[in-house]
Amino acid sequence: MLAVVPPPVTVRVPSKINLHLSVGDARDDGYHDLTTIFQALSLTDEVTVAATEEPGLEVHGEGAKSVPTSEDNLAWRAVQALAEHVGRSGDENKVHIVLRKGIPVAGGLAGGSADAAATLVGLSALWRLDISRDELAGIAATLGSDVPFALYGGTALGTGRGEQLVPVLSRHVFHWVLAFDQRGLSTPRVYGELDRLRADGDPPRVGSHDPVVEALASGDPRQLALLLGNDLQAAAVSLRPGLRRTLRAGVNAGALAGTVSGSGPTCAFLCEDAESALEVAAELAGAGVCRTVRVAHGPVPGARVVGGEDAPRPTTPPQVHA
Ligand SMILES: C[C@@](CO)(OP(=O)(O)O)[C@H](O)COP(=O)(O)OP(=O)(O)OC[C@H]1O[C@@H](n2ccc(N)nc2=O)[C@H](O)[C@@H]1O
Ligand SMILES: Nc1ncnc2c1ncn2[C@@H]1O[C@H](COP(=O)(O)OP(=O)(O)O)[C@@H](O)[C@H]1O
Repeated sequence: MLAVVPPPVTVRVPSKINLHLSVGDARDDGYHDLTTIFQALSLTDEVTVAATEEPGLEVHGEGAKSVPTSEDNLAWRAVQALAEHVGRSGDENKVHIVLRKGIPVAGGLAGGSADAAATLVGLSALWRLDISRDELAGIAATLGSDVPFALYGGTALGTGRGEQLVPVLSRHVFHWVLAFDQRGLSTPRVYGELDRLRADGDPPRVGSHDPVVEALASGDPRQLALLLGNDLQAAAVSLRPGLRRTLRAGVNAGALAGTVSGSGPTCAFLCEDAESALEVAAELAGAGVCRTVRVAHGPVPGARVVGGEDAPRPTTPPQVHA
């Protein structure tokens, strides 16, 4: 009898920024407890998974050359973790994966985590698994602290390592400009730099996240702009002093406020509306402070099969190159 080969599945998955990131002291396991508010943005990666006789991984797009294609790639780790979880083995797990990256590598926008989440969703469809998103989130948390958020998207409060999530009401759409830096920054290195800065002195700490939750519910970008904050920003700036100039340039270009996203080095600038975001992007692109500029909006949904019933509308953002 002929085996029926299922058609490939493509999943679109958002990047994230941290509107608020409060980092506690280092734990014994090397992680830091944190309180963060994530927002998923329309800057996306696309991941296609296909059943094959010859497993492989192709990477195209933003930063493709610096993405590992070995077993270190988070997409491969997702294949392995899901297969183990559902008890599949050997030939059953042979997949070909194509990553089309829009999210910069090691940019503080959780691109690798996004690809892992997309792979879990894509394989669930390809393998016709009856598995809930909450069950996938349990597997996702073993792959990285930011992976569960990429499954759900939207706006969420993250605690623990960032993997424990509750949704946060966010009214209206917020418009962002993202400034990509020349090179990425390593997340563990930035957390290590924060520990060093805290051992030597008293870098600024963000306050409570409650006002941020209120600003999101109000939908007023001016209110939210006053409250963006990230404990890792001092560490990212310490490792990459040029980010100070980038942050200043975004505000000078007309953004309401700017922040380093996560461990950086991407800077996210909140703008009044879509039109203002395009103006800020154009001016920032000419300021010579970053490699590339993108506009994006949020919140958007988490990893979704493209063309599936719950697929989001295509959200390719206009692109402005520095
Ligand atoms: C900083 C943040 C903010 O959202 O995002 P990025 O800037 O990387 O996108 C996250 O905390 C990054 O999460 P993620 O990139 O998934 O990190 P993981 O793979 O879980 O951990 C990588 C390393 O980061 C450090 N780490 C991560 C999370 C955490 N709560 N405390 C930590 O100290 C640890 O050194 C860990 O070994
Ligand atoms: N699919 C992937 N895409 C990008 N980077 C990946 C991927 N899989 C593994 N990595 C590794 O993860 C590191 C962090 O990448 P990324 O998730 O993009 O950044 P960040 O943690 O700053 O959000 C990269 O330097 C790369 O070596």
